[in-house]
Amino acid sequence: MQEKPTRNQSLSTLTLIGGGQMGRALIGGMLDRDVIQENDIRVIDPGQASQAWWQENRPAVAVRDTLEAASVDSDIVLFAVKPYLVAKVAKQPAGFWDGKLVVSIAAGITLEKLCGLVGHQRVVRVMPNTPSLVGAGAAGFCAAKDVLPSDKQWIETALGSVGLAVEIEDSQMDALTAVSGSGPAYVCLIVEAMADGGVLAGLPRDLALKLATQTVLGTAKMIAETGRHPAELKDAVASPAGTTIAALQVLEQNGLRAALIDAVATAARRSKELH
Ligand SMILES: NC(=O)C1=CN([C@@H]2O[C@H](COP(=O)(O)OP(=O)(O)OC[C@H]3O[C@@H](n4cnc5c(N)ncnc54)[C@H](O)[C@@H]3O)[C@@H](O)[C@H]2O)C=CC1
Ligand SMILES: O=C(O)[C@@H]1CCC=N1
Repeated sequence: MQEKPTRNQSLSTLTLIGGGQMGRALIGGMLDRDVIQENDIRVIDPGQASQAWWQENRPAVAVRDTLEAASVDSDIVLFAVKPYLVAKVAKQPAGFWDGKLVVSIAAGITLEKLCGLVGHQRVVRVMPNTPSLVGAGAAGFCAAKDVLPSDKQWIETALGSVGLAVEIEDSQMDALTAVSGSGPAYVCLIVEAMADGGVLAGLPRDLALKLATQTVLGTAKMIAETGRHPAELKDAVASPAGTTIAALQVLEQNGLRAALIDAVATAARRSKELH
């Protein structure tokens, strides 16, 4: 997962359309791992704040306001604008997207819709997540009919360089979005709340946050590396009449488990609404 990938020479230039949070996390992670070079990237983004971020943090990346202000001669185009803007951005003169590998990370925009918008089927739909920035992402992707084996290899290398990459069916994308695409937000909420509890119990804020963060990090690592079921690892923490079982009772009484299941199901439904 963390191995330095070999660079694909035939797919080396990329235009990122929408240089916001997710575009930065994904491209930032790939740049840090040498999958792509700053000089080979162009960002299209009219937002002042985004432009300032790229100029400050990735100064060799060319940034333009609009597609019209740039010559899009790159091998890969990555749509990373909000879902409602994808159709608007993709609407270009006939043949504009021909000869390019088109990749979209927009939630809810299906492969079929993307192919219709760009007028060909060399299209990959990806759902990444923000931990890509630190090389610990989880992404799902699905490819349309005319995606070349070398395109797929590039996608696997690029996503694999910033975390886990799994190929799935387009029909599974809403569910994956709800678990791993949106998931970092749920985990951040849990970490924040655990830290609040620590403060309530008397710890200084920074120490409580550090402990909560490391606990989530360590537990995720333990689940991934031991392959043991989370229920078994949970039971191993809970001593008879101890502190943990008392806390677990409160979490069950307050419906944490049901709330999380419901949250994921609701996010999947919301993703479907964006189709
Ligand atoms: N934030 C996340 O955790 C994830 C987001 N996504 C998807 O990534 C996409 C982008 O989301 P974020 O990065 O969170 O949003 P964002 O709001 O941070 O970034 C969107 C960027 O698009 C720019 N933009 C607006 N109009 C534009 C135009 N006409 N042409 C080019 N750029 C334009 C904005 O200035 C902004 O910088 C969405 O479709 C979202 O569904 C997917 C996975 C995770
Ligand atoms: O909230 C959203 O719609 C996007 C998709 C997954 C994470 N953020």
